[in-house]
Amino acid sequence: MRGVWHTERVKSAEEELMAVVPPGSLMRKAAFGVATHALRLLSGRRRVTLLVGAGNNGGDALWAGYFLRRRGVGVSAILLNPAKAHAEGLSAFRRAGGRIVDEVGTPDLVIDGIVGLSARGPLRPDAAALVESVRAPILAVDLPSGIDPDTGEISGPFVRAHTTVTFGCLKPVHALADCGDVHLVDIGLRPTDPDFVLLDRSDIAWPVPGPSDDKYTQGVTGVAAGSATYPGAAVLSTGAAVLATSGMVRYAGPAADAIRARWPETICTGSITDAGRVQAWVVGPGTGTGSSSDGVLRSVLEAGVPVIADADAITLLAQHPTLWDARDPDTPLVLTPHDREFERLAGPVGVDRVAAARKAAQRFNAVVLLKGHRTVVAAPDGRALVNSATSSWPATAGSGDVLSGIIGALLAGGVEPFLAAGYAAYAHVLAAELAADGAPVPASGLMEAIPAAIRALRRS
Ligand SMILES: NC(=O)C1=CN([C@@H]2O[C@H](COP(=O)(O)OP(=O)(O)OC[C@H]3O[C@@H](n4cnc5c(N)ncnc54)[C@H](OP(=O)(O)O)[C@@H]3O)[C@@H](O)[C@H]2O)[C@@H](O)CC1
Ligand SMILES: Nc1ncnc2c1ncn2[C@@H]1O[C@H](COP(=O)(O)OP(=O)(O)O)[C@@H](O)[C@H]1O
Ligand SMILES: [K+]
Repeated sequence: MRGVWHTERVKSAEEELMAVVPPGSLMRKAAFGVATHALRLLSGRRRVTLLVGAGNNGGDALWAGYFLRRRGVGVSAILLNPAKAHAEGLSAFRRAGGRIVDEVGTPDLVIDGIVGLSARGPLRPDAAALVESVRAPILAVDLPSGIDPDTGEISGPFVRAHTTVTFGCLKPVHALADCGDVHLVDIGLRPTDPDFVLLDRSDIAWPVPGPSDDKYTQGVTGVAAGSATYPGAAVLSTGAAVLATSGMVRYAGPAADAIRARWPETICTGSITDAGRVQAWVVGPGTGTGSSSDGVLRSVLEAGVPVIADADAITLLAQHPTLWDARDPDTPLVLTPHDREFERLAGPVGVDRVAAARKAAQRFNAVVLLKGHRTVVAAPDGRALVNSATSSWPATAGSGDVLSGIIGALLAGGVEPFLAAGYAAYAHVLAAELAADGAPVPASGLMEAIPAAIRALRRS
């Protein structure tokens, strides 16, 4: 699990560290890391241009230019604001034979030191024009200029980084926006209590049956999904649950025939009142928002077991707030909206997806999984994680139905709801990667790759 810290917290951690280390030493460590990665990217080529802004980010770039000069690299620098350029960095750069120029030229590598942690708003016009004139690969210092450090928002021209070299710890931009390959340089910073986390493969503890387990003890997943119009959503959600657990899956609803035909191992009933006991319910995919769906959602919320409410169930909760009354507040609830569903429930997502999910989690006393290329999971106790897709192939119809089934299986298996949502998001991305393998894949293909994804997770 890797931690991510907001810039204000990074700055105060840096200030504490700066008070106890020799002046300038942090910047030189950071810049040495930048130069090391630049040399690796150059692999023998020898022309670098620095884009130097008015703050310490520009200072890092100038010191990196100094180290590169000492390794015989030809380094030029464009100073966006010569009067405010980092004085010591600039004099070291000049001493080492660095040149000040007006145009990017045709270097082998550009180092972006325009703005870092203190960037505010879109790039100013001179910086924006400079960024747009670059044709060479870019190594971003700390973060790609033009992307908001705390939210990943892009509101104008920005640096498309091949590589980002950052210092001390990850900041939100590294989890929420494309920064290319991100490398972390140790400058001695040791912040604690991250603002949110990123899961690694090795963090994921998928439930595994033991010798004394049977089909019931592993947790039975109930799926209340689908309708005459959308039986496919039920097939995908139920199938995902079947493939994500070796326990039992029950299906209750109008798509029972379609489920029996595709998933003979499922115990099917026409309604949830006839379904046997389950340890978690999945509700919502393809149910529609009519009065019968309303009744199903009410029954599921009253059942006293963890619920994952997706798709139409979220719309129903937004349209009929009295449905919340059916819920025992101590019973875990996971909500899995995409942006439009989120807006119905809690208002516009806005630019800070982590803050939006966190606020909604507290408001609804539920785990909120906000879907997207970068999925955010937030718990009512304030925990949050971000899970990035490795491609956009999962952006396909029915893909969210598959996710709901995986979450249901993990909840039934006793995984704590915040982690159930996080593990499921991770496995979903991995299944999509394995199934797509560079070409479009339908949601049913993604679903079929769930066992391969779990196998890969368990091998790591
Ligand atoms: N602290 C440490 O120990 C260490 C810090 N380190 C490094 O310091 C970096 C942080 O440096 P920082 O705080 O000096 O600010 P930084 O991000 O360079 O930008 C400020 C300047 O940018 C300008 N500016 C702002 N917005 C803008 C925009 N939209 N478009 C254009 N310009 C804009 C703004 O201009 P002004 O308003 O003053 O004219 C201001 O002058 C950090 O990311 C890391 O690289 C490392 O060396 C490790 C040790
Ligand atoms: N651009 C994207 N890149 C990667 N994954 C995406 C992207 N857009 C959406 N997803 C993922 O695809 C799924 C879509 O879910 P959803 O919108 O509910 O679709 P559906 O209702 O068709 O099942 C979610 O898991 C979401 O995180
Ligand atoms: K930068």
